[in-house]
Amino acid sequence: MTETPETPAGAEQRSGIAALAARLRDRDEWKFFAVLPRAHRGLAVAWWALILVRGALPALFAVATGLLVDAIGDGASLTGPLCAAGAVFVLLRMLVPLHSQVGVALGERLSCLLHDLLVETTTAPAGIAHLESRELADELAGARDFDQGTVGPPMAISVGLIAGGLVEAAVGAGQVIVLAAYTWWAPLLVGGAWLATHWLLKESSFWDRNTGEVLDAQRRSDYTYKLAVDAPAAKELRIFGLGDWTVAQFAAARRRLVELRWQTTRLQQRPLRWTILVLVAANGVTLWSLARDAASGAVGTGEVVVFAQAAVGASAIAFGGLNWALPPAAGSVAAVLGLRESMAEAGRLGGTGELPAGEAPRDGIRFREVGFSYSNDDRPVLDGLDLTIEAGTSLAVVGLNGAGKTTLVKLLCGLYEPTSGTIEVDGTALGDLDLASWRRRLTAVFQDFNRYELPLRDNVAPLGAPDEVIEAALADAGAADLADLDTVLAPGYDGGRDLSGGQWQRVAVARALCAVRQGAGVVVLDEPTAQLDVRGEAEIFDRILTATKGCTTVLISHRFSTVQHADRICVVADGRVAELGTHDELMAANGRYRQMFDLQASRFEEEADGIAG
Ligand SMILES: Nc1ncnc2c1ncn2[C@@H]1O[C@H](COP(=O)(O)OP(=O)(O)OP(=O)(O)O)[C@@H](O)[C@H]1O
Repeated sequence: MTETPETPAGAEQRSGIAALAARLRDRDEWKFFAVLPRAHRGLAVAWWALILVRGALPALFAVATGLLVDAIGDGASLTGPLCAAGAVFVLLRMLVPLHSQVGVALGERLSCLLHDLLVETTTAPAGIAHLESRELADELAGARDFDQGTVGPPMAISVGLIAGGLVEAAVGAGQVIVLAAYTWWAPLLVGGAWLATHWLLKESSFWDRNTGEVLDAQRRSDYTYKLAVDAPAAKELRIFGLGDWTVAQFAAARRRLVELRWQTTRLQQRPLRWTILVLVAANGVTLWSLARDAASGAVGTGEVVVFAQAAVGASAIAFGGLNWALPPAAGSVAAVLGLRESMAEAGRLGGTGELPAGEAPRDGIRFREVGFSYSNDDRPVLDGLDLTIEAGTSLAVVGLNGAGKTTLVKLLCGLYEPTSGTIEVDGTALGDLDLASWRRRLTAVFQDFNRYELPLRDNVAPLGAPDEVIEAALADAGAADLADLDTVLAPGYDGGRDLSGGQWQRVAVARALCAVRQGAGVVVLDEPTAQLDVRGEAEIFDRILTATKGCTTVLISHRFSTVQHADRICVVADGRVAELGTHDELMAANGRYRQMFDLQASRFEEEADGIAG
């Protein structure tokens, strides 16, 4: 069989259709309707079915009343038409609450699905840059509106409103079809006029919620709300008398949001005049024609009743609920789906390594000419940093605030990639290692460690460990008698309690030490004792050193009493290693380290004298 070659016109038509389909798929509305079955297939089918049935019923009701009028005129039995009209009427009323329940249930499931997708989206990337980008934070704030309802109704309500809008449209379409039985031009004229309102009033429903002004107002309102309700913020708000300020800021931001929406969504005068003109003309001509035909007897009384109802009922097609409800809901869905890609991209790490980390490092870790800038700030934080950390040794990193110490260990943890240079583990670039296996080798106590609202047991071993390992780790961290392992570390739970800053820090240290007991060989400690008292600091640091013996440890600390215990110390300044050596070597070198050490020692002595005196 020979294939007939496609004509250029045919190919053009096909590519035109493909482009149209692609444009349609790109529309937020399409994405909204496409995602409904993913939220719940059965409810989505019921939701659509009810839209169609409720849309058809008013047309059936018009026909039934027409039959009734005819039956009265003809003196025929009224039972059939009355039963039909009654049944349609009862259905019309009954389906409304049923549909609204289905809509709410579907909306809630859609909310759950969108939340799942958002949480997956934010946690999936290997890096963390996607959570620090301002643009993505804005998108995230916009996407979350399906739940927060800051600028539109929440999803459970939106789905009901959208259903209402679709039912209206279906009702209008049904009536237009009935009108076709009168004459061919009436449905075109009346249906066309009501459809035209969508075009004429289009601008009235358009609210671009993603403008800088809207997002700023939303960010400010979210922030001040958190300030008002978060317990940690409550202290300062009261001490500094910021309560009224917070209320005023919050109220102003919320009012601004309402204003912005109102300004852009109110009906505009000129299109409104045109709209009224078109509608009066189309309906006037149709009803006038119907009246004339009724007067001449060309159309019977029953038909007049049906067609007049149909002409009036066609108005349901008009611009209305759907135009107000669909864009924000569809925008949220599209934003959630869109974020998946943009966050994955921003949080992706270039290295696609698959080499298992095994027991690395056996030899050591090498920072080779490492340069780094954050994606939201061009200034280099690290600039040609060269550093070797021998396996099984401890290295303390010191430097002024903002010198790049935390950045250095974040790079080591593979949370970002160097902008230039490489980090090597036993001679293999970190990017070539399988990141998950490298992270299993690592453990860390960050300055802003997490305080999980979970039992103590899970705070120490979030992924689980035998109780004796957890207890040993707690003992290593000097927190043996802190609480029962089942105690939830948050006051809002049954039997739950909060801890002091220093106690929390011991829990965070225990978490890292528990990981060491489970096989982690690289330990990052970023100010692990910052919140401990002097006695606690000395004691815990000895314990940490014992517990991490044999590990490769990187310790960041501003406390020189702690730092001097490390095998080697490096001073980071201007994005590079400015000094490197043991405590004694650096003291002898009489450089920056010595300056900082002496300054702290003299302060300490002054304080000690003050206390003694
Ligand atoms: N996520 C980020 N996005 C943009 N810039 C950042 C980010 N984190 C840190 N920086 C900037 O990078 C520089 C180094 O920060 P880093 O936290 O590494 O310093 P540090 O030496 O650990 O400081 P400190 O002693 O105060 O903890 C600072 O100027 C800081 O403002």
